[in-house]
Amino acid sequence: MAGEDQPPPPIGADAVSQAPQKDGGSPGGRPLLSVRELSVRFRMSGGREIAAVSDVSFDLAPGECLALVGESGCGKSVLASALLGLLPRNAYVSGRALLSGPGARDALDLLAADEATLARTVRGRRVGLVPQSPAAHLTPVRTVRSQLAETVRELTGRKRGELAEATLAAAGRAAFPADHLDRYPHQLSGGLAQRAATALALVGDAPLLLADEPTTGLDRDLVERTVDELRAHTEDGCGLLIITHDLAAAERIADRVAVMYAGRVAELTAAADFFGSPGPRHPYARGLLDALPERAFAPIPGMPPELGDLPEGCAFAPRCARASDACATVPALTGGVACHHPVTATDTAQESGHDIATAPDTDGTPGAAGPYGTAGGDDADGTRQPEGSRA
Ligand SMILES: Nc1ncnc2c1ncn2[C@@H]1O[C@H](COP(=O)(O)OP(=O)(O)OP(=O)(O)O)[C@@H](O)[C@H]1O
Ligand code: NI
Repeated sequence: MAGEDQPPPPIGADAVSQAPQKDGGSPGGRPLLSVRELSVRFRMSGGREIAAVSDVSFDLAPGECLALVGESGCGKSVLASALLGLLPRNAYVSGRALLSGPGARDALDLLAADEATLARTVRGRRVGLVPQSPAAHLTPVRTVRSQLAETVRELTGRKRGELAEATLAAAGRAAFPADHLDRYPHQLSGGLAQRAATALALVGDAPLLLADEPTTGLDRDLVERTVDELRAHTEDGCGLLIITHDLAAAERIADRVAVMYAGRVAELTAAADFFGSPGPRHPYARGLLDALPERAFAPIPGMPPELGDLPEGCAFAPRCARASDACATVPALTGGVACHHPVTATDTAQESGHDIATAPDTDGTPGAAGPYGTAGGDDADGTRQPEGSRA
């Protein structure tokens, strides 16, 4: 997808590698973050291994917001922690996560960087993090004002005379009320602690922001305000990876959606297609959306598998109505979906009782070449051509 005068993306050009280009983006340019085959294994006592993240690949373009969604325990936070070198010692990480910089020489493989580099130049400066448990990340014995002021001084180099005002402005970006700045973390509600953590993460104006459940504990209007502020962060070309259970928040701000299941990306697609038409193509992703009260309100039967005891093949197969013998092998992410039997336009039409005369005859079997099938269903960027426009 690289433009003619641009170098190709550093690692492959495939379904994981491109975002819809928006104003301020760099059409066909280098991704800001290029993750390839990221896997994390936790080695436990007794030789047990937990496959928390498996073969995850995606790109994030400058100015893009990618929402990472999936049930509790599917590996979202571990993935974010791996990118920042924040995993415990029993975690074994493989793969690559190339973070681009202003110059070619500034590119850095986050997974290979040493602790000193991550601490001095990456965390807060090149990659901001809104942690999932803000209360645990705030220093308990210092007020929010003092923590925020120190972060502002460290990351922006503001002088003493400007610090008070800059601290106030930093709090305001995350809707943290000024009259609560002199409180200690234990005096904050969950939602306020969340906003304090968001304010801290935004200070450095890092080119990449990882936000892990940044809206937990917030009321709907604050959810919207918070995600809008995070989204605003991308207007200057910053990238935002938001991890969330809040699909409405994801729909509001994301350009693309990555659905994780049991440590793997099940689907990676344009948000407009995912939340609108044709909808998710992976049966799990579709189930996730259908479980919403405002949709079918139908939960996915069964439970996610233990990551320490994954079945062979597709981990979703035991819960999947579409599963067949083919699912004994792990499906690759092809055309944005990792499924041997992705949901097709025909299926969707049948479900809704419509007839679609224009759709090719697809049956969802591997290699089916329908508009939403595995072969030729997507352009490499996960965006879709209008029906009938494809050869
Ligand atoms: N330090 C650790 N040691 C062993 N296993 C771990 C460790 N941290 C996480 N895990 C396991 O890795 C898996 C993924 O955890 P993770 O926190 O990434 O889930 P998640 O998708 O963020 O869930 P949630 O939505 O609840 O935050 C889980 O099975 C979890 O138990
Ligand atoms: Ni998490």
